[in-house]
Amino acid sequence: MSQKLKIALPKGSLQNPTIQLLEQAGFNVYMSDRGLRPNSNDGELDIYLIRAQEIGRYMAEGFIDCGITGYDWASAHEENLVDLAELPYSRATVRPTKWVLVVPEDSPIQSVQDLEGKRIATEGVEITQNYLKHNGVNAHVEYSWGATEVKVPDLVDAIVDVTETGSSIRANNLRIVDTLLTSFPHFYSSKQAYSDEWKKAKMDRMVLMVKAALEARGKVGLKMNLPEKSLQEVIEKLPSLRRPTIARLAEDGWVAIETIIEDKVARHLIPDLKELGAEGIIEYPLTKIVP
Ligand SMILES: Nc1ncnc2c1ncn2[C@@H]1O[C@H](COP(=O)(O)OP(=O)(O)OP(=O)(O)O)[C@@H](O)[C@H]1O
Ligand SMILES: O=P(O)(O)OC[C@H]1O[C@H](OP(=O)(O)OP(=O)(O)O)[C@H](O)[C@@H]1O
Ligand SMILES: [Mg+2]
Repeated sequence: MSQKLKIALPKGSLQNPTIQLLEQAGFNVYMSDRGLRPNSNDGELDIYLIRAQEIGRYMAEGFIDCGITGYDWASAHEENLVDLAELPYSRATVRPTKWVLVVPEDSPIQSVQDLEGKRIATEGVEITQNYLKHNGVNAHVEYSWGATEVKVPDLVDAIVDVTETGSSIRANNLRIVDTLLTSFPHFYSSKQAYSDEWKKAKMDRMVLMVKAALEARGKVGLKMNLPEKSLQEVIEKLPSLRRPTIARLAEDGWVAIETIIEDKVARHLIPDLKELGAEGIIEYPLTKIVP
């Protein structure tokens, strides 16, 4: 019987961006309506959609071989996990998730010390309790089932919530007092699974492809032909991620250049290159970069 790798993907905020990333990496995950055991184009994967908060525990207990979930939730199980890679993607941006202490704009609370004896609501009770302990503050922490922003100031004095773009905080006229934790998703393995030669190799190859997909985001390839006399000036202009590849052309006095640039500089750079005499400039999309 062929071997299978049990992999958990996060159901919730990270679900769509995670499935998009896997697809870019070459692993197509086929979701069915409300189904939590998606199929994929890789018959060696056994996929489970599990809440991000629980993936760490099921890996630590050895029920799941590996998974992608937020550092914020998995770090509590660190000693039983192998952290294979930080994956810098988020729900809507490339910014990490932040767990922040938040109060209404006009609240008298200015620092963690002002929380002494106060009431705090959060989905991250343990994260909040650790933070208060670290700061030597005693406060009442209660679990929130969500829609946490609505609770200040009438139900509690402060909240600890997740923010990415900050739009929920602005929409509810709230103010950040402090950041407790920043978090990106990580690719974790259970220690048990990582000691299995086949599973380790499978995970390492998968991580390589997922990292390569992330590395390619926001970047494009650029190719052009150039009169050799402009070469030095063009090389100085190119914000190359690596040294550009330069090849001699059959026609005397001309070279071909190939390089990788950030896509956002292309619209400034390409007209500059044209002015320096470049011809046959081609910008092309990239889906993987393996450094
Ligand atoms: N707005 C967001 N942007 C980026 N990452 C987020 C965002 N909200 C949550 N995350 C990340 O997704 C994971 C799960 O977050 P969370 O515990 O808030 O559950 P959720 O999937 O958002 O579901 P719920 O609706 O219960 O809040 C965490 O690792 C968190 O860092
Ligand atoms: O800074 P932003 O980009 O606005 O993101 C932050 C929002 O995302 C999360 O909400 P979620 O969608 O998980 O709903 P929830 O309130 O039920 O947790 C979090 O609780 C904030 O409400
Ligand atoms: Mg949430």
